[in-house]
Amino acid sequence: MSREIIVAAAQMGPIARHETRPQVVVRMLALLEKAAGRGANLVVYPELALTTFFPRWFMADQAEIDTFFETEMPSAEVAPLFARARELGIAMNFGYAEKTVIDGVTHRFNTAILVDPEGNICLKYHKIHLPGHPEHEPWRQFQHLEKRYFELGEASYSCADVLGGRMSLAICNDRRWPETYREVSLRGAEMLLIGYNTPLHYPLAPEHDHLQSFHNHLCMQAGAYQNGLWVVGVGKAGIEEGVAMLGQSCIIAPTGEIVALASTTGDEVVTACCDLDRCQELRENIFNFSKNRRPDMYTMI
Ligand SMILES: C[C@@H](NC(N)=O)C(=O)O
Repeated sequence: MSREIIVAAAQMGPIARHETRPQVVVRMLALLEKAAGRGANLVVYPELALTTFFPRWFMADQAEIDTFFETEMPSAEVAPLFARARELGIAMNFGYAEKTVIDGVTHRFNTAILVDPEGNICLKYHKIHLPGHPEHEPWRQFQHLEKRYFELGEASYSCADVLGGRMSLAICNDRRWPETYREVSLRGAEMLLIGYNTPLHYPLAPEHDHLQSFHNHLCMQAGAYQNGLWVVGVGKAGIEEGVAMLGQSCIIAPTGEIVALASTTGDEVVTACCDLDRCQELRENIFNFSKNRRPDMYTMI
């Protein structure tokens, strides 16, 4: 099998609170068709792709909160996306709010899945770095209540072998942590798929607001280069329910170079031909882990 795959970053513009799952799926299908027209083998959508970024609102009523969660995947509403991707033979990654019962206990996770070209979910990940706060903080322009609505993921990163390569998943805030990239690369990942929802305004340090797009690319480019893997970062962008969200979705080569970049804050597909063998350019040279890495010296981690 060829080690070149065509990857599509399917950025999504704002999703209004009143938009239904079928309406969102229609948009995702349009992005899928566009990606297919460009020969894509893999389509990457944002975090919480099926709804608006609901942690911006405080809700006390669990029934209301649960309207944003999926209890099965694919649900009847998302099934058309799975069916069309399978027909086209395209793998895909997207995020959603997952409500699941394990051993009789209900759990809610911020989840990402990887679906193989045959339509099977071959990798599932529950976000482990949950940003924000658990209680209502009315002084903020908008809330970031991920710590209220989701549990911390219970398992570390893992990988799946798809399209002749080794893929891994992370979600939004995970991309800011160097440990994310190192963990997945030590597990052999050649490509890391990251959906995000990032407001331009950060209430705790508004003096950094103008740096959002810089920090977005800084961490993903550094993560790609320092670990010799492809990184695909895909945002939900634009003014969503009055909140400006970062776009700048991109595909980053193992050299740290951005090879495809969204230029709008709406629904947009950008593609790149990604040769997974390029990971070796880094891993056999400057970042040859087995030869040059010194884990015995990194005693603080
Ligand atoms: C603010 C936070 N958002 C997120 N959805 O995890 C981030 O971009 O780090």
